[in-house]
Amino acid sequence: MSESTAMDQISVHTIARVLTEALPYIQRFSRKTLVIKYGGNAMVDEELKRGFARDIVLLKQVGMNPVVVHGGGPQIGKMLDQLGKESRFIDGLRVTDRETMDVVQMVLGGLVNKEIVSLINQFGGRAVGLTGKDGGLIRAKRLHHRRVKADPDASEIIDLGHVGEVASIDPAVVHMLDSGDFIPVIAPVGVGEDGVAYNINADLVAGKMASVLAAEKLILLTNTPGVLDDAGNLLTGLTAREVDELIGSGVIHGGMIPKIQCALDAVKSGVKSAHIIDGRVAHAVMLELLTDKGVGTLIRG
Ligand SMILES: Nc1ncnc2c1ncn2[C@@H]1O[C@H](COP(=O)(O)OP(=O)(O)O)[C@@H](O)[C@H]1O
Ligand SMILES: CC(=O)N[C@@H](CCC(=O)OP(=O)(O)O)C(=O)O
Repeated sequence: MSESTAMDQISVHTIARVLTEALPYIQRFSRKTLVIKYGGNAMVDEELKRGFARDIVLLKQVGMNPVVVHGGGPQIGKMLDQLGKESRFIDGLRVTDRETMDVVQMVLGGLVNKEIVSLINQFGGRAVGLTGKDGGLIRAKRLHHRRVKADPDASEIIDLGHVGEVASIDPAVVHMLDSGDFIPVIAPVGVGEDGVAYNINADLVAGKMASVLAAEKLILLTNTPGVLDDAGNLLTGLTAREVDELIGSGVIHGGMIPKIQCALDAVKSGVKSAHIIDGRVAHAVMLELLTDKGVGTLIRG
């Protein structure tokens, strides 16, 4: 057999094996809701973004209901920078004055949301972009943030401006899109009772969305291989107790704290599993859902 024929044989077998391996997962997740949070740090290059969009289209095509919640922190930062405005974070949350809120809405609801929608549609999907304002999807209230301090008695409530938390979610518009073969793509902007817009951390929105939709899985795509221990090794599975210990010892810190807490809240409220995975790996979503490999960190209740 010539070398190229042997290679062809190998790749044919590999393709056949991968497709066969995917079958039970396709059957298991068919008609199930999967909430996928696409973090701004995972949107690093055009090829990766296209790969993500193709994965979402494929999942929908084989009968699953992917719901995308996206971030865009670095993209907001870049726009603020261009406008000569400084980004300021407290405990991973952006301090959001009125002007910043306008930029947040422009970047999340405009640029980032429409880029993802457009990519999914280029690959044959039917994505519809939403902010929390559309169809009254995300009702928000002002977040009274308790600053993280080593001494709990010294902790204080601080004002972050137009930063919100989820007060409630009305999933009617998402159900309507799902049943109509559309893919909802949601920007984390909520609306207060007074009609005021609130900037909400995208992990928080994804976690609550997964709970309200009784999702099968919550997948959080970020820029690390998953949760790492103090020696930098990947922790493939974590329970609530282990998470508390890792936060207590400072191994889990910064932006990973709200992320993992949202994942825990989701599994505690009925989502079957939550995964923190590396969005910088090509087709990370498909690898997680359709192969035996399982990538990243699995959070159990
Ligand atoms: N134990 C840990 N394992 C992995 N990442 C951690 C850990 N503790 C803190 N982090 C930080 O959390 C970051 C991910 O959170 P964040 O920057 O908010 O992501 P995203 O923008 O994707 O929501 C990682 O890039 C890393 O710097
Ligand atoms: C309150 C708050 O911090 N909101 C975030 C919303 C975007 C986000 O969460 O984006 P990533 O997932 O890419 O980090 C922000 O303004 O950056």
